Amino acid sequence: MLKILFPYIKLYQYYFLRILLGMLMVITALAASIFLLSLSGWFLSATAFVGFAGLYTFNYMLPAAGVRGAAILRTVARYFDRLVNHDTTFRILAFLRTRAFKHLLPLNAVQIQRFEKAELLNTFIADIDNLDHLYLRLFAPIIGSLCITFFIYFAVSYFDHNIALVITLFLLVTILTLPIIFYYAGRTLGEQIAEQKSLYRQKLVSYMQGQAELTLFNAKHSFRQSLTDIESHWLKLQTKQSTLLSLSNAIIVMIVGVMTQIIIWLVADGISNYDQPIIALLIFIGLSSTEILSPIPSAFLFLGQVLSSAKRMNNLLSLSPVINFGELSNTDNDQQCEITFKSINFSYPNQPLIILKDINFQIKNGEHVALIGQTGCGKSTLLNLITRTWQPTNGTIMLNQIDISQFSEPALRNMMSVVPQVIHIFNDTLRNNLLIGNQYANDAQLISVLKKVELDKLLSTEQGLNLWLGESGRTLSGGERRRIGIARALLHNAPLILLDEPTESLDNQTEQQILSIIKENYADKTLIMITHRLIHQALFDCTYLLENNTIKKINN
Ligand SMILES: Nc1ncnc2c1ncn2[C@@H]1O[C@H](COP(=O)(O)OP(=O)(O)OP(=O)(O)O)[C@@H](O)[C@H]1O
Repeated sequence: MLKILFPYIKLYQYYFLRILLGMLMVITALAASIFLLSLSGWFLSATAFVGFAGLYTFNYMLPAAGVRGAAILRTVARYFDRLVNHDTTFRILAFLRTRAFKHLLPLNAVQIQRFEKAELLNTFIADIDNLDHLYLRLFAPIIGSLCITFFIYFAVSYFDHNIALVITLFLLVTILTLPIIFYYAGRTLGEQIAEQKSLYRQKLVSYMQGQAELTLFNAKHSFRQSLTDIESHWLKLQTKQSTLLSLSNAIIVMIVGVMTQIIIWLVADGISNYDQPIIALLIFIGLSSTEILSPIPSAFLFLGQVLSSAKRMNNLLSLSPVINFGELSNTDNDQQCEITFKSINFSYPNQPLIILKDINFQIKNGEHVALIGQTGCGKSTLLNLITRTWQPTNGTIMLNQIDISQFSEPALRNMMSVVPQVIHIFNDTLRNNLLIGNQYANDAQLISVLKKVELDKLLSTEQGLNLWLGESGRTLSGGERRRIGIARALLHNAPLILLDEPTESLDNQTEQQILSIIKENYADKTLIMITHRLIHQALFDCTYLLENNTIKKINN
């Protein structure tokens, strides 16, 4: 168990001072609470016993001030306990999310394909959230209650050593045994709840995304029903967990009850010679132990959930990138780009089909190349080898006579602009959607690029560059989306541009416009464009045909 949780416990070293302060607040709040209850008990019984006779002799002020002081201290400590500990937890969670995301980015497509999209979403949201139990619900209450147990021992020993021993023994045995019992009682339930929660989230995402297909195949109702089934199973499991929680509270009340009975017996008349108010004080100390014990079993009840989330996170964090980038960050001629393919072979991992076989060709700097071939022959795959989305099975790709694997990732990204088949538009402003091409571009550059791709009509509204493009660029036509893709590539201004069918499914006029924008703006850059349309060949210096896993040059 510790092995699974260790990576997260290790993170606490970065927040040591905050955790220390948070623990201090937990201990202060608990101590103030016990002090308040026992002092109140003593005060009430002392005033009752002195009666009217003590009206002028009994000092009411001091204990009353003590009670008020303890109440204020408890409230303040509780407030800061919540503030500091929740703030620390949020910081740890934010750190974990950033770390998980940074870890995910360098993984290649095949490693990410292992996870369903919603599974990753679940890991980022629910699993990381579950890990907050670890500190807030587990470590903080356990450490707090152990410290207070020793504090009670020393405080009660001042009056009676036997009673101090009884209270300490009861508290320690409860703190050390109940968690184990409730961990085992709730482990499977916790795991099942985490599993159902993740399954529900995955199904819900599929349900939302697949509305069109589900409606088309008349499967909406049955899919919705399967979602409801998971939900009701999940609710049943949660009910069981709540029952266990109630049981743990009942056991705590019973333990404290038995302990209080023993204390009453020890301080009873004839066995001890205490004043009645002291008797009340000792009994109230015993009763107040409920406060220390009640969070303990519930913490362990949720441990199963925390563990299964931690396992999923560990699974993700244990993946190391298959494609490793080199150290090379700058070259003398990073404003030009010549590409050489040397004996490249490629098959997708775990797939029997050979996609590319012994590919050898060279594209000179500034050359414009059309790449043609039948559907599924491997054209996109070839571009993906240049971007290093995939790694050749063997052979070498060189950029400016340097092996592509020697470039650092930023250096490689700086050398090329890619316009994919599907342009992703983020639910954001026009400005932010363009800045993806070059985060340092100013508004004047963005406007000039929009003019180049003939999208300046988008600037005609009051919002200008702040125009909201909506979910997946709903407000844009197919042609406009492609133009945004080209605008991003223009802003990126790299010496190599890779275009994957940029005019696919566009009408003739838009297609011609887009092609002329590309030709005009990339006149001096190296360009590879995948196309199905042979009429485009005239626009290029040469054409390569990909056929039977190999490539051959066709003169235009
Ligand atoms: N991630 C993948 N895993 C396994 N096989 C894949 C993967 N991506 C593509 N393929 C297969 O590799 C082959 C080449 O695909 P690729 O997308 O490169 O073809 P293409 O020539 O670009 O096709 P199109 O013109 O239709 O875009 C196809 O048979 C395809 O099914």
